[in-house]
Amino acid sequence: MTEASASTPSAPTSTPTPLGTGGSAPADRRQYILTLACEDRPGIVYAVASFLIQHGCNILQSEQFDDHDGTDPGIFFMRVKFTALDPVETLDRLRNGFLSVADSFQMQWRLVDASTRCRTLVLVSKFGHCLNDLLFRHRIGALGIDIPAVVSNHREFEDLVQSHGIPFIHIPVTRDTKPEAEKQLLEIVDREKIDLVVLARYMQVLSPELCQALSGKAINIHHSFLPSFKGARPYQQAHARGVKIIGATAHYVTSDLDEGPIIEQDVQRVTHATSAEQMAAAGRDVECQVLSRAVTWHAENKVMINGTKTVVFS
Ligand SMILES: Nc1nc2c(c(=O)[nH]1)N[C@@H](CN(C=O)c1ccc(C(=O)N[C@@H](CCC(=O)O)C(=O)O)cc1)CN2
Repeated sequence: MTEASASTPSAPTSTPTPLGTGGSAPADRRQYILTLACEDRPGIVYAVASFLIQHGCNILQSEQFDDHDGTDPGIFFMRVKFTALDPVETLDRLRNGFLSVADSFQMQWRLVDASTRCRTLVLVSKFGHCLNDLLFRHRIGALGIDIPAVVSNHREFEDLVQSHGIPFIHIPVTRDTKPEAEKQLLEIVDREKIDLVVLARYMQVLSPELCQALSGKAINIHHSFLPSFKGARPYQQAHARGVKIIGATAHYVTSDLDEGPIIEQDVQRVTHATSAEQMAAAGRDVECQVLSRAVTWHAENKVMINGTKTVVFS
């Protein structure tokens, strides 16, 4: 969206340049993403747009959502992707400049450089299809993330991970060693400056303390269409129930097992003749697709937590 200049010309003096062909934006123009949430009231969009204009910024994408479900005033969510036309407008300068706007609306907000890659730690146990899918998408550059390491409580995928040139860290977990195992996990998160932890079929229940430490930055892929069939064996439960549709759910991890805010879901038809094993086989592809979409959207700052739910911008 380019602001029409105040002085609109009276008569065309020469052949007008078709829209969008007037030369490309300088490639080095940094792009930023602002996400915010606050109590809804008039003037929020005006205040954000005025801030961006004052700092010589150009909005590339803008989306908002007013959640009036049960609260009045509601909660206002917004995501703006913009470019700074003046290189003097650095991330720190924009963040400092936005403080007064944020304070005036008591916003929860994040302002990030759109080119920053999400440092992602992947956890896996004995089922490797989601890990393999993430590693391949990462290798071909289809995921805007970096994977500094993969952690597992088993060694099944050590060779696979190392074949991608990524460190594999084995942390066995038993009932007695779980606190130490989780301490090691948090040390890796801190040491590697991890932005996101992905549970790619990691079959250990994280403690409330670890969930708190990873609040809003740990995504799990659950192999059912939640809220149906929580727990470790959803395909067996689904088969026993005689469902005609199976699915997968990517959600943020909370201490309430399989109850975290849902980011993405998808389904696949099955029949009376589909065995539990065949359901698991059909479900693998759905799990991979759902998880990679959820990770991509999180990495692009398109997901905002709204209580027990999420807002996912396009
Ligand atoms: N605090 C949370 N931890 C985990 C969650 C979560 O939502 N909150 N999701 C799970 C993944 N998961 C289902 O998607 C799941 C994994 C494991 C179990 C379970 O009962 N595990 C047993 C051990 C099972 C085994 O060793 O095979 C256990 O931990 O006692 C249930 C659901 C990941 N963690």
